[in-house]
Amino acid sequence: MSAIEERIFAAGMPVAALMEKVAQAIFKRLFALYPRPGVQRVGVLVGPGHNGGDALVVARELHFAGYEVLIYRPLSKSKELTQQHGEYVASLGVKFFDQIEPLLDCDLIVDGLFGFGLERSISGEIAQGIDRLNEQSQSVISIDLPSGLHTDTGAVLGTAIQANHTFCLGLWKLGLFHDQALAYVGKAELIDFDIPLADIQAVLGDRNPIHRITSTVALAHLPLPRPQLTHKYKEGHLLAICGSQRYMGAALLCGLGAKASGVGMLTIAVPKSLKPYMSQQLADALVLGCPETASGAIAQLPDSIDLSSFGAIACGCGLTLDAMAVVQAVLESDRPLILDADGLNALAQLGTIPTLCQRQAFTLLTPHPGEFKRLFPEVEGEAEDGVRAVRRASEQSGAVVMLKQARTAIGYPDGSVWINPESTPALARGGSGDVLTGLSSGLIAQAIARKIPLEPLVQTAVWWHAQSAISAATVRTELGVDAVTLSEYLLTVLPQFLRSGN
Ligand SMILES: NC(=O)C1=CN([C@@H]2O[C@H](COP(=O)(O)OP(=O)(O)OC[C@H]3O[C@@H](n4cnc5c(N)ncnc54)[C@H](O)[C@@H]3O)[C@@H](O)[C@H]2O)[C@@H](O)CC1
Ligand SMILES: [K+]
Repeated sequence: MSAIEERIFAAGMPVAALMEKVAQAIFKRLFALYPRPGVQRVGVLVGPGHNGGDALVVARELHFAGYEVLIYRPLSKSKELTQQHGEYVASLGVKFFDQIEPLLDCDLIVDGLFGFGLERSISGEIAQGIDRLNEQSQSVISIDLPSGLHTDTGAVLGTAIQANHTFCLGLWKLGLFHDQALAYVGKAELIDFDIPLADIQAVLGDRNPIHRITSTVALAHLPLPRPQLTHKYKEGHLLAICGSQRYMGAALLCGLGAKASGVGMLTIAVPKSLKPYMSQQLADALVLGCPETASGAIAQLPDSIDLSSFGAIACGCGLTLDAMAVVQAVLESDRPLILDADGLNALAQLGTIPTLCQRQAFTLLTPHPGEFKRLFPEVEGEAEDGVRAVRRASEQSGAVVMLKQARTAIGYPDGSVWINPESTPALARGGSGDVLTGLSSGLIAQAIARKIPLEPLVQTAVWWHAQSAISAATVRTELGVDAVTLSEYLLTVLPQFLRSGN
């Protein structure tokens, strides 16, 4: 962002003019969201840099619009432009304080303490002021990012403002999409200020590698509409290897996810004692009963099976590690493979990187953070930077790596990373991962049959899964989104987006 900004300034845009333009856009949005007289007193937090400068321009406009404005400016020294705006705002009679207390009972707080220039931990009186403010209940709007968050990693440097709303300026700051930032960001919104595309390209080049999964992106890759002239095998054939006597439900949930994907043909391989149960629950799937171990896991695939007859294979939901031999067999096959749960744990035991280096075909791994650590113990920094971690894991292994967390990130072997910005804690529930595995695998099987690229379907699956949960939660609350319900909402949510043209 600073490099892009430098180019804009070098081309002749005055710094003050850009600040004015940005801050006017912020003010407009604020004014629309928090009109008078519902909101009367606005506290504005002003830091020493240009984030503080933005805040002062907003303060000035709020003052002229008739709000009562109080300013907290803890540091008296500031950048020149910020200083000038401060002098003018003070000349209008707006009150400045170096303590937070007078602002605590304001109706609304605008946070312009620090933006992307925060370079060290916040400490001392400013940190105490932020903590006091976080105990209050009024709405807080952060300019660019909540003060205290690292712009790239979202790490909390000392302490940070807990905002209800973050107006991110110009381009999304990566830190806002990290799990550790979620408790601080609130609702994030981009404030556009016409950054020339040429400047973005000049700085980021073709490596512009981090993307957000939007509804437009996700829907563009759905294998819809179907051609008139088709048949079931042309719409994908998925083999899902899953389940054990211990984890019967996981197999069913994977099947329900696959079914919702619309895959033309679904074959489910389960331990033979589960076959009657699965056949009854999933009338439309072909259920294969496999020889089983004494513990009730799949011992091996049936001798009659020909793996090459399937478009893709999903393996892992509810398997247990006793099914190790099966995981090894599918890893050795030349079929596109989606591994989850114990499929991942088995892979970790076999040695992730050396095993995957033997594979030529597409592989998707769908770990949660615990499984991720077992798979890629050598990728450091996972805790504070999931984006970097999935990128490295994917580059090293050649697999597509979907790290399931509050904001799921997908790493691709070419170094690109896709983040799903919208999700819900309703998904923090046993079984939702099995549904996602089935859904992703079913979509991938269809893409293979259609000969369309597989990789984008992973984004589609993550988005679709999250949107179903959001939709289910609005009807049933976050407590009402069990995995079976989630699988049912997969199909009700889609028409809403398709109808609205996203
Ligand atoms: N991206 C853009 O193109 C634009 C950016 N603008 C704003 O400019 C901001 C960036 O401005 P700056 O680069 O001036 O940076 P900031 O406003 O984020 O703050 C940097 C200042 O804070 C001080 N500082 C850093 N860490 C500190 C700490 N822990 N304790 C005390 N002081 C600390 C630094 O010494 C420096 O003076 C953006 O976040 C945005 O709000 C807008 O004004 C205009 C357009
Ligand atoms: K801020």
